[in-house]
Amino acid sequence: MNGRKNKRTIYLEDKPRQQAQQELLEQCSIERNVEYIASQKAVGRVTAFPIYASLSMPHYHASAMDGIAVRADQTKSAHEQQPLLLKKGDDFVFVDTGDPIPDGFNAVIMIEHVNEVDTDTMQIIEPATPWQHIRPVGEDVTYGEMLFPQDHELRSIDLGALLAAGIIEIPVLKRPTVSIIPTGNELVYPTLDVSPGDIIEFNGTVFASQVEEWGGCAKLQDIAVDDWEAISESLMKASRESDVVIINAGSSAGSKDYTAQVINELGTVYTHGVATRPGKPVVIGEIDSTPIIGVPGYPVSAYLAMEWFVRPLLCQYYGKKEPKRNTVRVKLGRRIVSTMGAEDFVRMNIGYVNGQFIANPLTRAAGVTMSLVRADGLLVIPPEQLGYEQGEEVDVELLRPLPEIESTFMFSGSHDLMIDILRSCLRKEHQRDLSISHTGSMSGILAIKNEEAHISGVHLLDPATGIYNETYVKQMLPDQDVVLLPFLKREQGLIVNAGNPLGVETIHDLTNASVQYINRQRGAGTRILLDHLLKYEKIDVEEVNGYEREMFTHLSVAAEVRSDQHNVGLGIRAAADAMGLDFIPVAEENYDLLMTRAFYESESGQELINTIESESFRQQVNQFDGYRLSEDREPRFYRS
Ligand SMILES: Nc1nc2c(c(=O)[nH]1)N[C@H]1C(S)=C(S)[C@@H](COP(=O)(O)OP(=O)(O)OC[C@H]3O[C@@H](n4cnc5c(N)ncnc54)[C@H](O)[C@@H]3O)O[C@H]1N2
Ligand code: MOO
Repeated sequence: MNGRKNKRTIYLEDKPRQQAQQELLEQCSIERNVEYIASQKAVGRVTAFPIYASLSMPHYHASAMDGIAVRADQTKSAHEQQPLLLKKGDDFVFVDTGDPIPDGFNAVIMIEHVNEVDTDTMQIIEPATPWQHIRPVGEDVTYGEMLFPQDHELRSIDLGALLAAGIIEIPVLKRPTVSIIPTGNELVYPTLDVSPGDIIEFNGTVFASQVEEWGGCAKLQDIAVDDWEAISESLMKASRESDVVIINAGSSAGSKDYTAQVINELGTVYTHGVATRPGKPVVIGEIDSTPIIGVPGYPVSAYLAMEWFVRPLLCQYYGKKEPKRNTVRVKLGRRIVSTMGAEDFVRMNIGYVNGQFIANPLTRAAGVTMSLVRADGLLVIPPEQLGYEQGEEVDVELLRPLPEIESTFMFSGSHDLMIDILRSCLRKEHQRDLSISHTGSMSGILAIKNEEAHISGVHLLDPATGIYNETYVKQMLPDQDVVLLPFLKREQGLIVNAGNPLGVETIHDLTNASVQYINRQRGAGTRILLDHLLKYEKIDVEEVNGYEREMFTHLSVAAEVRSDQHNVGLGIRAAADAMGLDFIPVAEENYDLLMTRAFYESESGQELINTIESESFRQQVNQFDGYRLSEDREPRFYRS
C-alpha cells in the first residue's frame, strides 16, 4: 500500500457536469427517514406523508360579523317603508364575530344595519338571506380533507392551517446528516495568529451553511491532516455516521492529493474531474452506499461544486426540483474568452446605466472568495462556446435581486478609501448601494465615455499646467456633456515600513539598491504622479527597482510594503495609516468625481450630491488624516 500512497493522480477526466450529476443521482440516493415534530416548529420542513385534517375549521357554525343572529324566514317582510321589529330572545340573539350561532338561527345581520329601538327591540329594513354572514362548519378546512401532499415544504401560513386542523405533531422527513471533512496540513482553525503557509479553514463553514439552507443537518468534522490513514479513518467514520460525506481539498494533482485514491480503496469512485472551469478536480464516489463528494479546495470552485453535486442529492431526497436562478440579459462591457470543451462559470459585476444592464467579468481566479462575494451574477458559458465579444448580449444568472442591482450606482475609477465611506453613507441615507471597481483614473474616464459607470473618481495631473483632471476630461470626452465635481484634497506620499528602516526621504531614494518599489497599474493617477515626479527629478524609470511590479489599490500597495522591510510605495496617507506604516508626504492632489451631466441632474444623481454634502459624510472624512473635502465644490460643466 505504501507505494501507492505518494503517487500523484494527474489524469483527471473532463466529464460533462450534467453527466456526472445524472450518474450520481442514479447510483446514489439518501434513504428517506421520518420523524414526528411539533407543528409549531415545522417551518421549512418537508412533509413525509400526505397530511389530513383532524378537525374541521371552523368546527361549529360561527358568526362572521358582529351583529344579531336571526331566522331568515322571519325577516322576509322587512322593507324600508315597512320596518320590522324583532324581539330579543324570541326573534334575535346578539352575536360577535366568531361566536357559535345559537340553535334555530340561520343568518346574521351586521350591527350597523340594525336600528336599536330599546335594549330588547331591534328594527330592520331589509330581509336577511339564509346563512348570510355565517361561516359554516368546514368553510376553511373539512375534517378528513388532505391539507398537504407529501414532500410539501411547510411555510409559515401552513403551520396555521395545521394547528387549526388539529395537527399538533407532524411527520416530516428527517434532515439528512451531511458530514464535512476539511483536509490539509496547512489548515488552521479560525484565528488571528497566522504564520505564512497557514490557511484559515473557512470552506467547512460555507459548506455547512449551504447544507443547512438546502435542508441538511451539517456536521463539520475536525480538520484531517494530509495523511492516508487519517483521511481514510475520517472518511470511514463519517460514512458510517452520515447520509452524505463532503471531503474538501486534496482532490487535484498535488503530491498529497489522496481523496480519490482513498475513496477508491474504501469504496467506488464514479467521477474524478468534471469539464468545468473552475471546479474541475471534483471526486464523486460512494463508500458502503454513502455518497462521498470530494470538493476542490479553492473556495469558488468549492462553492459551485457544492451546488452541482450536493444540492441535487438533497433535492432528490426531498422530492424537489432543483431551484433555478432568474436571469437577466446584459451587454458585455469586455470580451470574455472561454475554454473549449469545458463549461465556464464567470462571476460578473452587473450595472444598470442609462436604461441598460451592462456586465463585466470579475477575476476568474478560483481562489478569490471576494469575487463571489461581490458578484451580481454568474455567466455560464457552455462547453462548445469559445467566449463572447465586447458588446454582445448574453443571459446572466442573478446572484442578487434585480431591483437591488437596478438601484446600485456604478463607480469605476481610481481607488480611494473615501469612496468606501461614500458607499456606506449612500446605503444609510438613500438605501442605495455603490458598486466599486478600482480600475484607475484613465479607465474610469473611459467607463463614463462607454456608459459603463455612473460615477468615476479621477486624480490626473497635467504636468504641463499643474492642473488636475480637466485636461484629460476635455481630451478623452470631447463630445460628451459631463460634469467634474471637485471632491477631495488628499496627501500622496511615500509609504514605508514603520520607523522608516531604509531612511527614505525623497523620491530620489527610490533609486537606492536596498529599496524595492511597489508601483501602481498603468493609467492609475498615482502612477502618473510618480512618472511626473521622476521626470521632474530627472530620474530614469530603469533606475527604480520594482517599477514593473503593479498593484491595483493603495491598500494593496501598503499591504505589500508591510510584507517586506525593503518595500516602498507611493500612495495616500490613509492607506499607510490603515496598515500602521510611515508616510513621507510628496504632494497634495485633487481627487474629483466625474459623471455625465444627465446623471448629475437626475433625481438619483442628486441623492449622491446630498450624500456628499451630508454632515455624516463630512464628519467621517475628517476622521482621516491626509484628507479634506475640497472647499470649492462648484461643479464644472464641460461640453463639446
Ligand atoms: N498541477 C495542477 N495543480 C492544480 C490543478 C491542476 O489541475 N493541476 N488544479 C488547480 C485547481 S483548478 C484547484 S481547484 C486546486 C484544487 O486543489 P485541491 O482540491 O487539491 O485543494 P488543495 O490544493 O488542498 O487546496 C487548494 C487551496 O484551496 C484553499 N482551501 C483548501 N481547503 C480550504 C478550506 N478548508 N478553507 C479555506 N480554503 C481552503 C486554499 O487556498 C488552498 O491553497 O488545485 C489547483 N492546482
Ligand atoms: O477547477 Mo479549480 O476548481 O478551477 O479552481
